[in-house]
Amino acid sequence: MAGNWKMNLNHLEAIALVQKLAFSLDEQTYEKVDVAVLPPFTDIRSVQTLVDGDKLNVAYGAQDLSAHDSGAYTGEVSGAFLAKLGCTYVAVGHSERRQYHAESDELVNAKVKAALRHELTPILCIGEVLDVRKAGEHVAHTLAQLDGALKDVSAEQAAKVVIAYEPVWAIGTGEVATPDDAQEMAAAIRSRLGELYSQGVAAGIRILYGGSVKAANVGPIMDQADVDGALVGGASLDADGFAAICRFDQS
Ligand SMILES: O=C(CO)COP(=O)(O)O
Repeated sequence: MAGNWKMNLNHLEAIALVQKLAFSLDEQTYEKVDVAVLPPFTDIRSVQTLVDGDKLNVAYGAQDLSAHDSGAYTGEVSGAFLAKLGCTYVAVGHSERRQYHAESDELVNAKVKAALRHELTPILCIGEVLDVRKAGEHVAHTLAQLDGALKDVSAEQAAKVVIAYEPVWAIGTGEVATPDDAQEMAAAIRSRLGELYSQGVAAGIRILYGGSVKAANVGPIMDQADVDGALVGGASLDADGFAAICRFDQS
């Protein structure tokens, strides 16, 4: 269960949220669920200090990284720096990056490789806009994004990637995909991973659903055979709400 905070919460607010979140989660939940937060870059050092100091069971990561490791790339953040800060995860190819920063499948592919180079787990985001779904092209479109993002990524590396299916029409709209929609795409993604790599690799890759997930709707989504978790935006900004999402099987 990963919380993508997007451009919300400064470093002081980050500390308060992670403290409260960790306090709200119990051993039973940690045994079943990997819990992660993806704060803005400027919060990560503070989150690291808190998580290390209090030995919290919450992993953390970033929302993006550079395709490059260092050099004259003003404003970019290297995967090497994120690894040094103890990040476990980094989101790659989020639809807001694709939409507002014109990130192509080629760039997303380079960023997946950059993350893997620095032993970060990429959370690779893919998914279709509403027009594509209305045209019935959502599976082909999303699988093409998957193929592009994983070009020249070996089976050994792919085994470390987390895939997040996030239909763009369900992000921040309150319009959650039905559990059947989530399962249809998660199954298609797993099947394509099986073709690209092997059934064994495909079975082990974690596939998340993202788009208007909250405590009230997470249960039936998590019941789907091929959905292993959720990438949560708005509802992860509230510690109690996100904790309830993380306890999906106990609520
Ligand atoms: O984009 C998302 C997570 O990356 C989903 O956002 P919401 O949960 O706010 O719809």
